[in-house]
Amino acid sequence: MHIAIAGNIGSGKTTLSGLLAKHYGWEAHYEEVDENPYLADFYEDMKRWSFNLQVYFLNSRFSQIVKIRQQTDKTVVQDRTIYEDAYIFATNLYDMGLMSERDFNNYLSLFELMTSLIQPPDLLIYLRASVPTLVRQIELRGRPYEAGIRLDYLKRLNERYEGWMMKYTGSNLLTVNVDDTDFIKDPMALSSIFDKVDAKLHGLF
Ligand SMILES: Nc1ncnc2c1ncn2[C@@H]1O[C@H](COP(=O)(O)OP(=O)(O)OP(=O)(O)O)[C@@H](O)[C@H]1O
Repeated sequence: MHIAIAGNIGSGKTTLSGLLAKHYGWEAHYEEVDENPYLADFYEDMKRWSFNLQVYFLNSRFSQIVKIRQQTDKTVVQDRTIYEDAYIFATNLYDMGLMSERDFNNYLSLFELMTSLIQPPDLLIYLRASVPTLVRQIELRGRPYEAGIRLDYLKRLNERYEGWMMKYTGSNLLTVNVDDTDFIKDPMALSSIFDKVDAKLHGLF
């Protein structure tokens, strides 16, 4: 089974993936941030590196999904989906004039080919967080290249997330409001997430 966690930068996907994996005995597949050859350059100069970074993420996310679907005996939790790369990040870069039209069209045609070959996750957990919460969590983890992320960039991404979620029909969807659910510090909040996940999973069998 394939469980995926969606959410803006700093919404807590990696942390929740780890907590779910521990609780349910699932395997967590993370984005390898330290191995990403473009991310730091991208944050320095988005226009120059946007296409390179998006193609890198597309490839990495597609490879993850192929592996997940091959491991039929396991449940895997993935932090961030291929759909967010395209519908949230790449589209936003194009809209901001940080990716050219021909690069964006080229990217989208590759994305459409790839997604025609895969299935959406069996359960999608969306972590909804306001910009102040995102900023606080990004500052807490202190990745140097994320220090310059602008508020309007986070705000635009959040708007895209909300639009995407309103139309999402791909699979079972569970939304967690991160602003009022501190699943890191509050065991009751975490256990309430587990209850909701249980209820969703129940419907899948
Ligand atoms: N398609 C993409 N386009 C641009 N930046 C991306 C894309 N996918 C991921 N990133 C960036 O890569 C970095 C690493 O992502 P990572 O999953 O570690 O953290 P995150 O998105 O901040 O998640 P969380 O804090 O919820 O675990 C972040 O700065 C994120 O915004």
